[in-house]
Amino acid sequence: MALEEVSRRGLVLLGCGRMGTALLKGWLERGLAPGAVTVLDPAPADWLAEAGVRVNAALPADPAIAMIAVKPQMMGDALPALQALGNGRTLFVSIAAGTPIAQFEESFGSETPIVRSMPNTPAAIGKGVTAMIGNDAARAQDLDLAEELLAAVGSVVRLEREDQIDAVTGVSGSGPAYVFYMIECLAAAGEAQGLAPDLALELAKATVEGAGALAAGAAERPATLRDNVTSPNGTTQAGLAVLMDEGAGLAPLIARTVEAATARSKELANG
Ligand SMILES: NC(=O)c1ccc[n+]([C@@H]2O[C@H](COP(=O)([O-])OP(=O)(O)OC[C@H]3O[C@@H](n4cnc5c(N)ncnc54)[C@H](O)[C@@H]3O)[C@@H](O)[C@H]2O)c1
Ligand code: PRO
Repeated sequence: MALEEVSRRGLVLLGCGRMGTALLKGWLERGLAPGAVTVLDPAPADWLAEAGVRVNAALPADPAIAMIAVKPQMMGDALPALQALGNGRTLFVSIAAGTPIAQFEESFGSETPIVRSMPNTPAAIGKGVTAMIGNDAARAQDLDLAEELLAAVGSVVRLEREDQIDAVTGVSGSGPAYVFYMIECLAAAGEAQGLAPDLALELAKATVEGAGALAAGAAERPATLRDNVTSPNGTTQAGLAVLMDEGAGLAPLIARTVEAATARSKELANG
């Protein structure tokens, strides 16, 4: 329904880099009309025009959505391009890390409905997860529209407070990179144990995919699923003894990883 409304009224995408591309590809594959999309980006990819997307063209008069997908550091230069859409019916949706709603209200006025969100790149294959929160001007139907649009490419959670988004960024916004690194490490470790590189990578990718799908679909908690793999005095127990070491295992490492990403999100917000 959201993609129909957006196909009718239009969507402006400010910045179409890695994350903008992931979202846009997900929406186009799910039925968003390419001609309804206007991308503003000084370095647009060739596939956009080839797919029928309007690139660096005049803004539509009354688009449903103005999506902000530039880096936080580019915000000052980029936002004026959307000025004409402020204080109207257009819903602004930002996916930028570390850019507070207040900064968008300064640019577009506090009467402008604004949703701040944090998606992640698996949105490109419809398996993203996005957390979102609106400003005071965002009405129930604005929040519903943003949620439906983001839900077209994965699951959506609504936050109670804007400051929760820093930790969300540390967990799920950045999280795919941690998992990709886990795959790299698992494959390299397999190679170190004598497997050919291609075989080690295939096993590592399939294992993360399968375990992720199992964890997502199972009624049991991940700890129970872990127990199901672990035979007493078997191979998994030997491996987990290293991974779950209190001082040097994964838990303190992941805690520091998420803490650093969360802290960086807060830092970005403070300029
Ligand atoms: N990549 C991710 O996994 C991810 C996840 C969640 C949120 N985000 C957020 O998405 C935003 C974009 O990140 P990214 O990884 O896609 O970055 P990116 O560098 O890949 O893309 C940014 C795009 O903005 C364009 N751009 C630069 N100046 C511009 C301007 N003045 N007007 C319009 N476009 C301009 C660039 O040409 C580029 O295509 C960031 O704010 C980031 O915090 C990224
Ligand atoms: N990528 C962005 C960054 O690294 C935000 C979350 C994922 O800053």
